[in-house]
Amino acid sequence: MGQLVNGRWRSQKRDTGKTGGEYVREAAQLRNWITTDGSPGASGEGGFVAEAGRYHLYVSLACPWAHRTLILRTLKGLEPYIDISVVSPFMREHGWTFNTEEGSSGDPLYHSDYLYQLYLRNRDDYTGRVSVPLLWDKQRTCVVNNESSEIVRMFNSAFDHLTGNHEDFYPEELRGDIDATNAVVYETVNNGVYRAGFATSQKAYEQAYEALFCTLDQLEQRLHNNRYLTGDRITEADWRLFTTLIRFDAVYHGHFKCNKQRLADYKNLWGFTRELYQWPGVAETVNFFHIKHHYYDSHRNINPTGIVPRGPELDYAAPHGRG
Ligand SMILES: N[C@@H](CCC(=O)N[C@@H](CS)C(=O)NCC(=O)O)C(=O)O
Repeated sequence: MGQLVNGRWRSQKRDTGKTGGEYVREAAQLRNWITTDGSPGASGEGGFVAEAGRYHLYVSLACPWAHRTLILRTLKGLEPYIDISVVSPFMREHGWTFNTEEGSSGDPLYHSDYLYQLYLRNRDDYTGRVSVPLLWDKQRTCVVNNESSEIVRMFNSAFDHLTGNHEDFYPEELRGDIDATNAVVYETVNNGVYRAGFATSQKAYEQAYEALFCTLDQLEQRLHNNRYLTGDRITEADWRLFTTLIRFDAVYHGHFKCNKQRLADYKNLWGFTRELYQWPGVAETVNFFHIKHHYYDSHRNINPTGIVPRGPELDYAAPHGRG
């Protein structure tokens, strides 16, 4: 665990002292957009034209934020256009590594040992967190973006003219509903499990826990009436929820103390999770070895022995019954 400060790697513990034991996630800093014609996107600079083979995506298979980008890459048929590298599941004093003996694919572009070296290649005096996903431009040798919600949006449309895949996971007419759903799901579920797990005061933990299960109850009801979160059509909002749900019983329930009930105890959320898991191409993006070993081994402040639980035994491939 650590971060870059003025271009130097500093190994340090997460500091929740100033926030009363509450975990506060820092905003991502590198926010350029790939666009069809290279015009600037919603933030950052222009010049990042959608082209085959130009961009590289660095991910962790453990990370729910990186997982969103991997799923959109699959659903939008971007595999031949954007290649990927996977970091080791074990995040220790040097942060994410490319240790191939531990399950990383290595860094084929620069043979880096650590992910922070890519952040320094982009900017040698960088100060900030060194996180995945990281979208890299091989042509300009710089980072395009390190914010998953924006990478997902780029993948949804910027390459359509090349791939011929026009499936839209952020359709115009549903944007209001998708944005509103994302806001609640981000705050109380996606980031909510981290706020519960990384809290260092009882109060902060309980607040996160209550908010999380309150939202899960509401979503359970919503999925009773609708097949997907915003109706009968699957959207970005569903995929953003899915990456947390698929990790829920394996990690968040135990490791992050989100244990009011298991996901498998919710009829609709559990069926929904299985349906999305079984979506063509999606199961291949889910890696429970990386998921379980990352959390239980890397967060030694929460799990000092690093022992990774064997269970739970759940069948994500069982019929989902959502038809
Ligand atoms: N806002 C970022 C958050 C990404 C993030 O926090 N990734 C985690 C892995 S799950 C990470 O790399 N953390 C390392 C760190 O913050 O030092 C996004 O959604 O892309």
